[in-house]
Amino acid sequence: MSQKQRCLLIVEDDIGLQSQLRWSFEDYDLVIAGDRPTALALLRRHQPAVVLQDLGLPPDAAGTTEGFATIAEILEEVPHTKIIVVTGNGDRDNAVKSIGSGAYDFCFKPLDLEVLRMIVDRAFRVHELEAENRRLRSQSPAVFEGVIGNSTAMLNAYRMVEKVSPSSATVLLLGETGTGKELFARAVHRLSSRHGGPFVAINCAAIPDALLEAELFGYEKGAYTGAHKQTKGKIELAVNGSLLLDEIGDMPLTLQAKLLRFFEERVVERIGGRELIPVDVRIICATHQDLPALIRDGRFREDLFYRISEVSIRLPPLRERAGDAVTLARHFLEQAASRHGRTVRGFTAKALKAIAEYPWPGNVRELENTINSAVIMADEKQIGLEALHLGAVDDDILDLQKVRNDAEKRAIQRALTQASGNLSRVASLLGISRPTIYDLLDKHGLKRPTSPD
Ligand SMILES: Nc1ncnc2c1ncn2[C@@H]1O[C@H](COP(=O)(O)OP(=O)(O)OP(=O)(O)O)[C@@H](O)[C@H]1O
Repeated sequence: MSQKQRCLLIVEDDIGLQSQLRWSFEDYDLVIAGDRPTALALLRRHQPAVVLQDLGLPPDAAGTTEGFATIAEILEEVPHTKIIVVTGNGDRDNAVKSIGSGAYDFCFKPLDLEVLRMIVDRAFRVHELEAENRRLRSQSPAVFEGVIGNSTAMLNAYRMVEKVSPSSATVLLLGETGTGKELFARAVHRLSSRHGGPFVAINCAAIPDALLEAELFGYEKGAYTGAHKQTKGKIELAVNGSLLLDEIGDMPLTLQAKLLRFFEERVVERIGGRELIPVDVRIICATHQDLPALIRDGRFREDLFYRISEVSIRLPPLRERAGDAVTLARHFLEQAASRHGRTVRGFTAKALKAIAEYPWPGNVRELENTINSAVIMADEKQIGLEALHLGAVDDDILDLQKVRNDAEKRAIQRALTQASGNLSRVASLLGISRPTIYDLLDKHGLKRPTSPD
């Protein structure tokens, strides 16, 4: 979207500041108000995505009551509006209070216009992303049911699913364990013309090789010991619907050949049967494995790979979905609290920081389990860092600066010992100059050796 299409409302009573801002944001579609009633009238008429608002507005230009009332009314009228509050230099209390009242960000006077332009630009981008997400959800409310996440990576995945689902293409969902492949497979099914038919899933890794063929293709009565009655396989059960072949990378080679035949001829032959039964099924495959690597190792058929990957959608791991871990954690907390009848209200700031920074190797499933057990075990109203049991992650490790400093200090101490206090040798061991050594010794409060060289 070009700046000219981006409507920015400035609420500022100071005429001098008004013209400074008008000049700075002339490339935007700008509307300016000097007080609350005008601001609200312009809000209704222009629906600006972003509002830049002074806290001191008439009739309380020296206070903040009018400013806070304006924030409240704007958000009541159009809740998605991003309000950036402008407040007096160092007035941290009101800045924090305005965020608590729902403002998006704040900046202090005197204004650094370059920084302000960045904040405004980011507010527009966040607003646009959120609007896009709402659009996707409102168009198809049930399609992405249960799928949480507003990160750009997830929005891309939603778009791919939207595009590919109505076609009959075979979709391959790739992603680490717990990234939501099954949820997305269900979304593909719901968005397709087959949504009235069944959605059937089979996990190829969870069923012993010997049974997998029978599970997939079915068997006739008496086909083998224990085959007491004719039984349809999952492929037949999914007729007129979709079949998810989960963990397709774990399918044995012999069965891969039979599956390939199914793809080519679209018929199934039950074990022990003579009849070729035509079936109309859309296949969706999923795996956490690197299929090209399996092909190189001779463990996956290349021809089958091309059949199943007409369209591949990669679901990003949680660590690549900026902001999603916290959103999901809040969602799972609410869900678990209501399921277990607990009155847990939220997370402490440290817990939220840890959730955002932990790499979540088990992805959403691991996060869901972690929050679930924290809610069940919680004694407090808020879930703290300790309740999450995130192993190696503690507060210190989350502070990258501290980690770097500690590592630097340890390296200098080791070099000092190795070089017996000879600073020229210390410098050469660490690959830095002698003056830098002096700076680092002072920085870390280390004593300078008494006989330096
Ligand atoms: N984006 C999401 N929003 C909400 N819940 C999610 C999301 N992604 C995954 N989940 C939840 O996480 C759990 C794991 O998801 P799912 O089974 O779809 O993952 P998967 O990638 O198929 O995992 P695996 O490869 O281990 O089978 C489920 O309980 C699912 O509901």
